[in-house]
Amino acid sequence: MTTLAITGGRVLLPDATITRADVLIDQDAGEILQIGPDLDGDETLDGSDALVTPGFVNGHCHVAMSLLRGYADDKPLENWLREDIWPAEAQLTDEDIRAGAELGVLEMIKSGTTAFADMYFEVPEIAAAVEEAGVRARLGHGIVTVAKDEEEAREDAETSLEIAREYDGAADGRISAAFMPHSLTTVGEEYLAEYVPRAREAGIPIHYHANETSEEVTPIVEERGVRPLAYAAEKGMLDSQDFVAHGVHVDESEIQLLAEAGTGVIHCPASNMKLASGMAPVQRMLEAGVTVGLGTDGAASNNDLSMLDEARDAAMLGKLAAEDASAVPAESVVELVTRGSADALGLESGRLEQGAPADLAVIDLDAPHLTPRYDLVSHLAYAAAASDVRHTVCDGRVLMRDREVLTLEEASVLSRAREAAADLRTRLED
Ligand SMILES: CSC[C@H]1O[C@@H](n2cnc3c(O)ncnc32)[C@H](O)[C@@H]1O
Ligand SMILES: [Zn+2]
Repeated sequence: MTTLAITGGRVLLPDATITRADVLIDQDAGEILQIGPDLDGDETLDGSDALVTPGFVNGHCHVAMSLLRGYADDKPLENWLREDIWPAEAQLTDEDIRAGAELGVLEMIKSGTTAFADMYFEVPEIAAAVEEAGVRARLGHGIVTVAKDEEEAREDAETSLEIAREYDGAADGRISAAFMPHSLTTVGEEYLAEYVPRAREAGIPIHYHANETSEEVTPIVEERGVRPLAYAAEKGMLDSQDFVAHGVHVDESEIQLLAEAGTGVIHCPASNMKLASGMAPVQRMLEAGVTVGLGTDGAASNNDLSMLDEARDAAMLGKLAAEDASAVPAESVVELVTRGSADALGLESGRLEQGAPADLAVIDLDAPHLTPRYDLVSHLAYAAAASDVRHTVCDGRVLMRDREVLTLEEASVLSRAREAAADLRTRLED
């Protein structure tokens, strides 16, 4: 057995307490062996003056959209997608998607994220980036059937099923999969009726955007006479394996449906603020027992992939939404960004305890904005930044040591992304 020890630090435990301890990892099994004093490993990471936390889990992303960061801003969702993003995405090559995915995964590793869920197209390119970088991901091909003829629409839905079957368990189990209709308004009812049961039979979870904007809720209520998540339930899309992105405009009946079904909600506060989509009732969902996690959405609507930023945004926006400063407190957002997202995605990570996956981040505390240190959970929620992450470990493997990413060549990832973006811009201007 090969072991890795993280020594001299403080460790964030599942009950949100922090203890001075070392962490010993079985690198072959990719699991935590022990948390306690004076542990030695074959390899050591310095944890002094640092906090060891579970690796952050980004519950909803379009990682390759990192290539479109700053391409179009300051518009609401519909206009942003239809006027700017979808025309740009129509021009993306497989190489662009690989370059965008590597750029995004690099940013994730540098900010302590060890797992993410991703909806996009050309999934093999994204899977290749995940495999190479050493992170964990639940991947899926996003289906859009509106404005497509039947043949194209079916092909999209078939691809989503095939990709999910092919990639579930890939990269030594670090990749899992889901069936991913884009949303309840962009995928026709006939396709949901046919393909959702097929995904269910194959045991594949379902992930989709839901109740993101009021413009998306109104037509469903008008045409079908039910709220969107009641429609989703009718279509068999609210299961304990499933997770939806956003859940901004959910009413009490939908919160109850989510809680009873055990369907996860991935809250994306930065994207919701930037697109002015609204404020999700996060405190209410938590009180009702809904499994809530956090996600960045794509870097084109955020505009970064830092889960520490997302945690802070979730706390701030959650208080504003509830008009209550005690809502969505520090301890809650730290849980959302770790175990909440992991549970929603059906991953075992998100907790530091014996036998758990060795997915973790080591946060350097030696910084002016982390001084003094009354409460490290408060610092994680409100003050720590992506650049404070010193080491990142996933599945027992060191992905970043002393701020140097070991699995991706940072300079070439950046230059490939810059080149791909410049070429894309030229193509879009022609
Ligand atoms: C069909 S692949 C996924 C699809 O989703 C688009 N997208 C990015 N951000 C959002 C968002 O906040 N709501 C809905 N759709 C979004 C992305 O551009 C891809 O086309
Ligand atoms: Zn999204």
